Amino acid sequence: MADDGMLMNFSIGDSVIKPEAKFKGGTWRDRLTAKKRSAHRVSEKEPGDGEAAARNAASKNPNQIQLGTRPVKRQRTEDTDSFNRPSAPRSGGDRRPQQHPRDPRQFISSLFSSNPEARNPEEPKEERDAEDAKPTNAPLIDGLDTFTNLGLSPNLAAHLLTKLELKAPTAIQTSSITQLLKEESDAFIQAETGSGKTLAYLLPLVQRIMDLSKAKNEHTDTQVHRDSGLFAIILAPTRELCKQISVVLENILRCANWIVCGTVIGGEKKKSEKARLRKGLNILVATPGRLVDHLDNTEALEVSNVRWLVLDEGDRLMDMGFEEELQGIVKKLDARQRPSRVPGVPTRRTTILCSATLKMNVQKLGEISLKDAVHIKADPSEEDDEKSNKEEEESFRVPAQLKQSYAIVPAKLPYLKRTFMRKGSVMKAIVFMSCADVVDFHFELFSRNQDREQQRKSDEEEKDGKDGKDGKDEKDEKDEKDEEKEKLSAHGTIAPGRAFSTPTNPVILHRLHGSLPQNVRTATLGSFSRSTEACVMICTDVASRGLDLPNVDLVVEYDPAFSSDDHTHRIGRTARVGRDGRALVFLQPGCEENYVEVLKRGYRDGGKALTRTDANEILKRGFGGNDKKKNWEEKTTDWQIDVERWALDNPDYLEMARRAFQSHVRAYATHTSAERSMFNIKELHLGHLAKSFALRDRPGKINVPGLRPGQEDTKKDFKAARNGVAGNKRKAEDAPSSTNVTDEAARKMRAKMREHMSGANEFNLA
Ligand SMILES: Nc1ncnc2c1ncn2[C@@H]1O[C@H](COP(=O)(O)OP(=O)(O)OP(=O)(O)O)[C@@H](O)[C@H]1O
Repeated sequence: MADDGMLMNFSIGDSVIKPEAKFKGGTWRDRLTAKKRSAHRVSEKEPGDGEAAARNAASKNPNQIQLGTRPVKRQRTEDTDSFNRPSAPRSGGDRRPQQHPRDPRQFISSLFSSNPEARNPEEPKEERDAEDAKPTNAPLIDGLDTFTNLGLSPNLAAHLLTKLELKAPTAIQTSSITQLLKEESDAFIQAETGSGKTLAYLLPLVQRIMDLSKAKNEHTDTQVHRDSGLFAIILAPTRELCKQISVVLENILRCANWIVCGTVIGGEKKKSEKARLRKGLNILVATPGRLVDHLDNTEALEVSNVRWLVLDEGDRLMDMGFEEELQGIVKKLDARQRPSRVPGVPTRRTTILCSATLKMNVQKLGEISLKDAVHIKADPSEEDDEKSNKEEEESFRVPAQLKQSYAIVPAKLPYLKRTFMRKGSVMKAIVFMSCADVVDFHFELFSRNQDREQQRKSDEEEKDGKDGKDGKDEKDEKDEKDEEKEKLSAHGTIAPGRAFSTPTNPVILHRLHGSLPQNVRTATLGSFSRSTEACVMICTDVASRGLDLPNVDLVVEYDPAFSSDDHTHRIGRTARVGRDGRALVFLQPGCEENYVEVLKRGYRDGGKALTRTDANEILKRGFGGNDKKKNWEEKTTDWQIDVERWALDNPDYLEMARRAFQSHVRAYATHTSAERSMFNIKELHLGHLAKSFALRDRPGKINVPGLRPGQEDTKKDFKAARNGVAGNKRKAEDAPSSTNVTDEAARKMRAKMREHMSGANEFNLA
């Protein structure tokens, strides 16, 4: 294939662009940087040396960007410029390629030249070659344990079987129901993702409260009812999780409708929550912040009877900075506890901590909240195994049947597009990206209507010579676009995924991140969960923890997680309760390849279910079959060029792309310190990255100031975030772990990036 473009991250030859004598506009720092760069370029320019220097640099480190010491680069001339090559015949009489005004700050690079090679020569092993492993989080259908012989009442067990279609307990449920029904000691429930931890604590808890009813019956002939007192509080880090837990709880309680549960999670008027508390509840599901608020301000919240406190998603609670609130809650519950009037209520409170991972911060939470806790695991024999050291404990975290693969790709776009062209059975997929801006950009990109754009362009051409579009046309166009999105979603978070769809296989696209208002998040998640059609959800880590989204077949980490724990949670959205699942992570050539070792550690067997997918195969399969190599490369290039044109033609989208690039670079700097050698921002190839966002700008020139669009909706939250704790919690839902953000090295790195990128000073991940 002809080299149709130019290289990225090289300075432009002075024969093409003369260094400017004066620098105007931008901040003083912009001007100073530009001046320095210009001076540097002039002093460094020695004909013939540039390319050799570039080669040397590349051989040392394929991704490294040499800020300030870039070799001289020859700029391509117009006639070989792929940018001006039409990707599709243009309708209308004029078939001349569209001439975009050349911006000297722009580069057009080739997709297939100058890409760094993967360091690791390991042969790609396709997913289908991976060994099938026995599921480790499935219900134990063949086992001897049933819900009844674990100690649940026949009434509750029958309800689980007939109404909830739960035939047998999972391993963690077996262990925890046995323990929590007969013992009063605190407990730490740890089991892999999708193993049924919610029911593992809810079932014994509900059974214990049902038993209180029996005790009361004997003495007073009255059942426990909503006024008998609040017996249990369940805390979870996000509203979504609280709602999910509350739905499961309500479903169980349909067989014991005299026990009343409710939520206090914010997002609605405090007055209605107070009214709910006043009416009386026996089990309360809450977010920590909101519970603290009610403990301080709502008299109707009476906690003297609370005998069970559950801390679900313990690691996330700590990551989101709830430590202080949790400490306060535990203290207040201790201080306000009184002997209960209700017969059968235990004298001491049992606290249950629940987590899929066992990090330092979970242990710390254990220290704050638990006393002499029992460690409940799916396989109790592991507990007594003296050989089991910390490393082993940490390694048994990924459901064994989950097939993971990784692809080493330069940071360029079409890989993602083609991953989703319906390959066989993929019906529901989740794609994790680094931050909200990146999600929004890709959502627009993958839902864009190319036919309409084509039509619009040809209409514009026909009008050539006239005054251009009048106001009415623009309005019609906007209305039409809005109308189309509204058909699927009133909030603009659901749209046809045209980039992934074929006429026979439509795919629906969803987007989710923490900057969306709560009602929009809830509606979007609901739609994705209920959908029986093929759909893809592009999201940030707001969807990584605890969410139980049914039948997710594939998880893609377009941007790797900020910590290996986040990765465990992300991929845990698939392969749940014994089902099959696949996960794919995109890594860039260079230091990111070392992350493969971290992926392997997730498996008991050293990673037989982990395979490498050939990046070119992804493109070949999608862009034109295996036989004509040239063909797929050209088609891929055309697609990329088309996407770049789309961004250039639409100022709104161009700004989105720039904003996404900028936010992504900032987010990249916050990988957890233990993994920063694998995600080293100094090795991040900013030129390739810019291309991933359909940008032709020089990376150093990308600077989008101000708040992201749509931020108005959550402006209040942002004000709060600047001023106080509550806001920080909200923001933290999308940000990487707080330990990272506060990490000194990350801070320095971000400061450095800001310097180079002339970026805004707000770390806007939300
Ligand atoms: N015994 C069972 N039989 C069949 N399905 C079950 C059983 N127990 C739980 N499930 C289902 O498994 C799914 C996952 O449960 P749950 O969300 O509690 O997992 P989890 O271990 O908490 O996962 P995560 O760590 O990701 O939060 C739910 O849809 C739940 O209804």
